[in-house]
Amino acid sequence: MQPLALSGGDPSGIGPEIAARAWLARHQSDLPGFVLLSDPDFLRSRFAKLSLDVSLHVCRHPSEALSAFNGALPVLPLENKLVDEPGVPSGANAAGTIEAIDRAVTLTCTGQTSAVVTCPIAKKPLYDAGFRFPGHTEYLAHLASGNGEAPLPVMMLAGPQLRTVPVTIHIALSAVPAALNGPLILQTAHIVAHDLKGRFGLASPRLAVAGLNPHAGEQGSMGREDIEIIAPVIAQLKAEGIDAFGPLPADTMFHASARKRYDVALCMYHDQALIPAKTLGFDDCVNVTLGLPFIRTSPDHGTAFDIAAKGIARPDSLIAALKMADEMARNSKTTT
Ligand SMILES: NC(=O)C1=CN([C@@H]2O[C@H](COP(=O)(O)OP(=O)(O)OC[C@H]3O[C@@H](n4cnc5c(N)ncnc54)[C@H](O)[C@@H]3O)[C@@H](O)[C@H]2O)C=CC1
Ligand SMILES: NCC(=O)COP(=O)(O)O
Repeated sequence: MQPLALSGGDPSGIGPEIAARAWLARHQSDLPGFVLLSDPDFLRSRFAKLSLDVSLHVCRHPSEALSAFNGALPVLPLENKLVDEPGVPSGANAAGTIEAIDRAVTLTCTGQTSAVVTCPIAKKPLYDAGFRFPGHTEYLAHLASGNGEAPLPVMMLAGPQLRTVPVTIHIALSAVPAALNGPLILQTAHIVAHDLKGRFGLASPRLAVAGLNPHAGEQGSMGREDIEIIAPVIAQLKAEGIDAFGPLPADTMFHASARKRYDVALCMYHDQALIPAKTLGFDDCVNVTLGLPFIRTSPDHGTAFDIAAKGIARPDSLIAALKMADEMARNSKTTT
């Protein structure tokens, strides 16, 4: 097995701290080995601010990571240097932040690491520096495309109590109705059903599909997308033998007994999916990208600039993301 590739995320956020705290918890959490893509001088500066006693093993090659992991945090140095300004996102760090993602993907696509795990990035500072993708999810699909067509990346929030998928992702709420269409929902459902089988080992995943409107449209009196766009896709999925049902009113599909009926909830927009997932499991929920030719997970939370370098960031969601990536890599090995 190869190590996981962990990109450091926005250096001004809590990425470096949660990476260090995850490594410090490696024994009690039974953590798979990983290599952190970052700038060693920057990490030493941040760890000193946090009074974290973490030795680094600066790797020339990711193959050194697993043997070093027990004694030191393995770091693969970036070409770009990073500045240590906790809580203040800096355009000077944009190139290094993106380099870490790029290299994690390249290492994974060339078999030198087993999966990509990403610490959080803030979108706005990257946009200001010229980054033209809404987030990791869309950027990773671009990287996966080579020179061909980009795959459809599917965001899934996965926790012990609930998995949710937003069909539309990083777009304004006002743009959602126009962006929703049958082929997009169908393609998303196909990817979800395929990857829950191949990467999560579910033989016949059950998909609950949310409506868009209140009460799933109340038979068309509160909006017609549920009847005209979503219901025909569910009929098509059923005809293909996929265990899908809905459209369900979103306000009543996430309580405990409703959740027993499905393995994943297909939601129509970002907050419909992410609010229940993060509310039920902020510390153990994982953001997974489905539909890519490689595995990618991330903690469910963001950069948390408000607590950067304060010593109170919890590594739990990153630990869950590292463990899930490792499990997915092992599942994929047994099914390919
Ligand atoms: N995977 C990614 O790259 C993600 C990036 N983001 C980005 O993060 C930035 C900030 O987003 P927010 O909405 O403020 O969400 P956030 O998750 O960064 O913070 C929300 C609240 O939760 C707290 N929090 C978050 N993670 C924590 C942890 N591990 N331990 C203790 N407390 C924690 C924060 O201090 C804050 O009070 C945005 O620019 C957004 O784009 C947001 C979500 C995921
Ligand atoms: N709200 C989820 C989020 O922003 C994470 O997005 P991504 O960077 O993983 O695409």
